[in-house]
Order: sequence, then structure tokens, then C-alpha cells
Amino acid sequence: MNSPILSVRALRKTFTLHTIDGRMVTSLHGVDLDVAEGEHVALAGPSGAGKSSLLRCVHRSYLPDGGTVTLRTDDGPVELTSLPDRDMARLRGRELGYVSQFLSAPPRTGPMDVVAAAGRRRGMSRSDARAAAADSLRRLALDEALWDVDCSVLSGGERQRVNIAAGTVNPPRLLLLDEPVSALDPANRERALELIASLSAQGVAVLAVFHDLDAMRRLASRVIRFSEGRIAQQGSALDVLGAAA
Ligand SMILES: Nc1ncnc2c1ncn2[C@@H]1O[C@H](COP(=O)(O)OP(=O)(O)OP(=O)(O)O)[C@@H](O)[C@H]1O
Repeated sequence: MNSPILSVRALRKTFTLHTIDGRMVTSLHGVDLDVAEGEHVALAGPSGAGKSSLLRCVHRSYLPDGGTVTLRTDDGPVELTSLPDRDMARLRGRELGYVSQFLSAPPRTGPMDVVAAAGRRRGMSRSDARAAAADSLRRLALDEALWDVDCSVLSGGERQRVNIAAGTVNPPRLLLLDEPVSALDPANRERALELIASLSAQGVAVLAVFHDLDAMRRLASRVIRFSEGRIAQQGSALDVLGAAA
């Protein structure tokens, strides 16, 4: 493997459920994984296995309880679990992206502004960001009549396309995807998967959760199967998922 973009070592996350007598739930029991430049790693496994917890710990929307998450950046390796919040916010703009199933857009903001703002955060000029945003929205077939309407009036599938466009415009070095195409109809899902597939050729490292075996088979250079907060198996999509539909 090329020198990894992302190295996760001994990552642990435990939640304390204060409303249920302080019961502890451990979602990650010491996970190790690397993701190389241009590699697309898909996380598989049953509900509750720890897939989203891993993405959130890498993005640091969850603070892990132990272990390290190291991202290779232009300024060298950066250990994310101990990074000051301000530096973390800066990295999230330039180097690390997260696309969930849900779009979170500021009030009274339209798709064009949301996607162009993502391009600006990743260092593009205002005009380049708007041109790239138009390109992405067109590629995902979002009707141009919707580009300036408030995102809150969009359908679930339209919002997901805005989210994918924002996550992939001038893409970051590492992109985390958590069920990004779950609300898309077949034709729009196809466009979104093609866009995501094209990221590898640009050297973008992707760590993704899809509940859709077909998407994993098409996109993943490696599949990691989680079980109860641990890596149970990893290998090619064929090895881990089998050939059956
Ligand atoms: N914020 C939270 N508070 C308490 N428990 C949580 C929290 N987030 C996750 N968990 C618990 O951690 C475990 C792993 O959850 P996680 O969301 O990572 O699983 P997953 O593999 O992504 O599941 P799914 O495929 O259903 O999204 C589950 O038992 C879940 O209830």
C-alpha cells in the first residue's frame, strides 16, 4: 500500500447511557485500519456493529476514548484525537469531508450557495467555486430551477444530491460517506455512484458505509466487515461479500 492517508490505531469508543442507570455501550473495541490515497474502503456489517461510530470518530464528531487517528496532510501527519478544535475545523474544511444521509444547510440557503461555500472552504476562488458547483449540480441532474431555492423545501433525494455535490466539489484528501445515496431513485443513484467512483482517479481516499451491496461491489477496492465493534474480516468485495445478489 502507498503511504496511508489515514491510519487508525487501537481506536476505542464507549458511550455511557445516563438514562439507563449509566449502562455502558462499547461501539469500537480497539480498531486498526489504514486507507491509502485513491483507495475506496467500504465498511460492512450488521446494524449496531460500529460502522458509523468509526466514521464519526475519524471526523471527530465523536471523541474517541482511546487510540489514535492520524491524517497525512500537506503539513505532515496530524493526530486528530488530540487536535485543538480550531485546527480540527480548519482540517474539516480543506482535508477531511463527511457526507451523511442528511443535508445540514444554513437557513434560507440554496443548493448553489451550499455547494459553492464547500468549494470556497477548500480553497477555491468565488468564481471557480460557483463554476465547480454548477458542474457538480448538473452532473447530479439537480434541476437548475432549484439551484437558488431554500434547501428546506427540497425533497429528500434532492437534498442528498446537494450533500453529495458539496462533499465532492474540489474534493478533500479523505472523504467519509455515511449512507449518502439512501434516498435516491435508480437513475440519480447511478449518477451519484459514478461521481463517487471518479474520486479514486483524483487520489481521494474514501471510507464509506453503504447498506447497498451493489454499491460496495462497484466502488470498493477493499471491504472491511465489522462485527460488535471489531474488524471481523477484510478483503476484496468478492471475498467479503460473496458473489450472490
Ligand atoms: N450517540 C450514541 N449514544 C449511545 N450509543 C450510541 C451512540 N452512537 C452509537 N451508539 C451505539 O453504538 C453501537 C454502534 O452504533 P453505530 O451507529 O456505530 O452502528 P452501525 O454499524 O453504524 O449501525 P447502522 O448500520 O444501524 O447504522 C450501537 O449499539 C449504538 O446503539
